Amino acid sequence: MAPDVAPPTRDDVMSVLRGVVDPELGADVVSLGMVPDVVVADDGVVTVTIKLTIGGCPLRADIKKDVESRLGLHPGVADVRIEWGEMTPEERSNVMSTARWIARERAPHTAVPTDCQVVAVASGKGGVGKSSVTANLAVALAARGFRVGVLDADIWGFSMPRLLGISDRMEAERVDGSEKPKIIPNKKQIGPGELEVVSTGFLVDESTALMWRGLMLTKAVEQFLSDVAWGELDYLLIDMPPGTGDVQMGLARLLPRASMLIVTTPARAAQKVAQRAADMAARSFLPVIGVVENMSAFVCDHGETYALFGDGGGEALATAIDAPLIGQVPLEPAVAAGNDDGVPVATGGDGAAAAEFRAIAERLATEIVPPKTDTDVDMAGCSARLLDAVNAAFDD
Ligand SMILES: Nc1ncnc2c1ncn2[C@@H]1O[C@H](COP(=O)(O)OP(=O)(O)OP(=O)(O)O)[C@@H](O)[C@H]1O
Repeated sequence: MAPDVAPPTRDDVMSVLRGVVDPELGADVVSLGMVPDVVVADDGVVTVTIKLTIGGCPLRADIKKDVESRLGLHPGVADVRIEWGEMTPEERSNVMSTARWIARERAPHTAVPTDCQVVAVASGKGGVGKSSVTANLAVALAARGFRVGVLDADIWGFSMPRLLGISDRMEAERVDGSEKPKIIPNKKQIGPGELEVVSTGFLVDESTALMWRGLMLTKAVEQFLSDVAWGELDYLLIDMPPGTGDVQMGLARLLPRASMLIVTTPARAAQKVAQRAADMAARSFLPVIGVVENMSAFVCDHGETYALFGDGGGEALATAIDAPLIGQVPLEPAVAAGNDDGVPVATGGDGAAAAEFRAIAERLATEIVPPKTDTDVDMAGCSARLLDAVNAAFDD
């Protein structure tokens, strides 16, 4: 039976649907381009087509309930029908860009300079050489003349003080009339460039650090992001704690403009674990810029190659998550020795591992995450159309 009141127009329906927010993507379904079609019949039956990012999206039931209850309240709507569709890979990647952009817009203010490239170095589990990769890339980038911040977010398992050979206590002081004292990073000159390093290791010794376990963890990372008097930086490398827990998600929320570099070993088992880090990156909309395989084949003095930890793990992970394999650092005693001496091998070493670290830094600086220029607008590839849509949503 036709309703007494005239059915809504298509525009009416669309504006009601702007109230339906995809909880995971953090924006409404219209702005996200999830509603390609709305048909309103003369009898007041409204048929809405909704495209999900993936067919089996777990939020489908929530979205359905929300659409039905909102439209059901609208005068002139006799019934609501939903037809489900699935996005094409291109549509999905557009939606992810939009969600990433929204997350950036809504992120809380941090003290990290807005014009520096933030790269979080992550792995699914400990011991794969994540900290070694962070330290070596930091010195290799600084040796090219960049100002490189290093944030040791491995709060209780910190290793940057030892790896970078810095032991000074960090001071806190009022900077530029700031209300609260700010943490002053420890600095180290590397050739024409400079490192600025922040680590709990500069606040406590290794035995005290254990007491922090679980306690102030997320808070400590938050403080490192908001209360540090960073200088001008071209890069900020974050040594992430191993795993994919709260601290990682917290960091992603606080610094959604970070991109992620994933470290794995040639072992297939490590590759599966590292994939979890990639999944976490995807859930928090952080783009994965590449995979570094560490502890790749060891080459002995006689030139024989030994794949001690197997092979193919880096390549397999890169293929699985559709990111480039940007380097394979061999297992080499010089890497461990450099770590122990506080002089990362990439500082001036002449072996294959040092050369590979420098090559990865070069790829990052020239191709993958070149330093930002003043005119760069960091929109993560958002198309103008999607930006308009999102802006319109914010205006509403
Ligand atoms: N390419 C390499 N060749 C030889 N030794 C290496 C190499 N990479 C790392 N190591 C050694 O392996 C050990 C683990 O490395 P590292 O501490 O960087 O791993 P991690 O993933 O950061 O671990 P954690 O998450 O526990 O901090 C260290 O003793 C380090 O010196």
